[in-house]
Amino acid sequence: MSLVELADVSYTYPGGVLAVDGVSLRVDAGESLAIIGQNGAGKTTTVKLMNGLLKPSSGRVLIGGEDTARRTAAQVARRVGYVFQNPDDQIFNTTVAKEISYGLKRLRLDAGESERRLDEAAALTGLGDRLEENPHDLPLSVRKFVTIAAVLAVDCEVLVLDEPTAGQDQAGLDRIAEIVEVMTGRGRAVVTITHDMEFVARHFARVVVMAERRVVTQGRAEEIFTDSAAMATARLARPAIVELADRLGLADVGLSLDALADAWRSRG
Ligand SMILES: Nc1ncnc2c1ncn2[C@@H]1O[C@H](COP(=O)(O)OP(=O)(O)OP(=O)(O)O)[C@@H](O)[C@H]1O
Repeated sequence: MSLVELADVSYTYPGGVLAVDGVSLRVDAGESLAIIGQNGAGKTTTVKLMNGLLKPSSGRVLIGGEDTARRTAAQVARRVGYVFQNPDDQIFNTTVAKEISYGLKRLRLDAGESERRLDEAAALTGLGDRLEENPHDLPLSVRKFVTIAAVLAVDCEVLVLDEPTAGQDQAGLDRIAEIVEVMTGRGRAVVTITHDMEFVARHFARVVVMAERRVVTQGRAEEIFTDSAAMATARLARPAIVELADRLGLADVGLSLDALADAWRSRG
C-alpha cells in the first residue's frame, strides 16, 4: 500500500476554475517525489489535496489507505505536513522556539519528547542558536527554515515542501538536501513542488510532470529528464547535465556527472 495515493482526482475551485483534472499518482514510504510543471499547471492544488486543505471534487485521495474525504483537514495535516511556499503565510509566533513548538502542543506529548523534537528540528534546520529570536526579524531564507522546522517537529509521514530552494544560498540548498535524505531514510515520504530542475535531478528519485491540470508523465528522475518530448510538452528546461550529454552525443549517462565524465573519456 502506498503512503499517498491520488486516484483519478479532479478539483474545481468554488469560483468554477478546474485546477486539477484526472490526476493519479502514488508516493511510497521512504520515497522522494518532485512535482514539476509551469505556473498554473496544478501543482499547488495537487499537494493541497494531499494534505486535506482541499477535498477532491471527484476521485479519491488516500493517505496510508485512509480516504481524506472522511477526515478533517486537521486530521490529515497530522499525517501530511505542508510547508508553504511563502513562510509569511505560516509564521505567527513571536519566537522561533514557539513557532516550532506550536504544532507539537496539539499532539499532547510529554515535556521530554516535545523538547527532544524541538531540539532535533532546530538542529536539522540550523536554528539551534536562534530559538529565542523573533522569526519576523529573520531573513526570508531563514524564515523558510523556521516553517520547515515546525513541520518536521510534528514528524508527519509525508513532508510536502513547496518551492523550498527559492532564495537559498548553497548552504541552504545543502541543508534542504540533507533534510530530504534524513526524512526518506526514516521511511517518511518527501514531496516537493519546484521550478529548480538541478535540485530535483540531484536529490529526488521520482518526478511527476504536470501541464494544464493533468499529469503528462511520471517515473524515475533520469527517465523523465532524458525524455525530451515530455519535457518539451511541459515546456520545462532540462537539467544542465542532460543538455550537455545530449549536445556531446553521449547516451546513457543519466544524471551522473561521473558517468558523463567516463563516457566522455572513453568515447571512440
Ligand atoms: N484559490 C483559487 N481560486 C481559484 N482558482 C485558483 C485558486 N488557486 C489556484 N487557482 C487556479 O488553478 C489553476 C492551477 O493553479 P495551481 O496554483 O495549482 O498551479 P501551480 O502549478 O501550483 O502554479 P504555480 O507554479 O504558479 O504555483 C490555475 O489556473 C490557478 O489560477
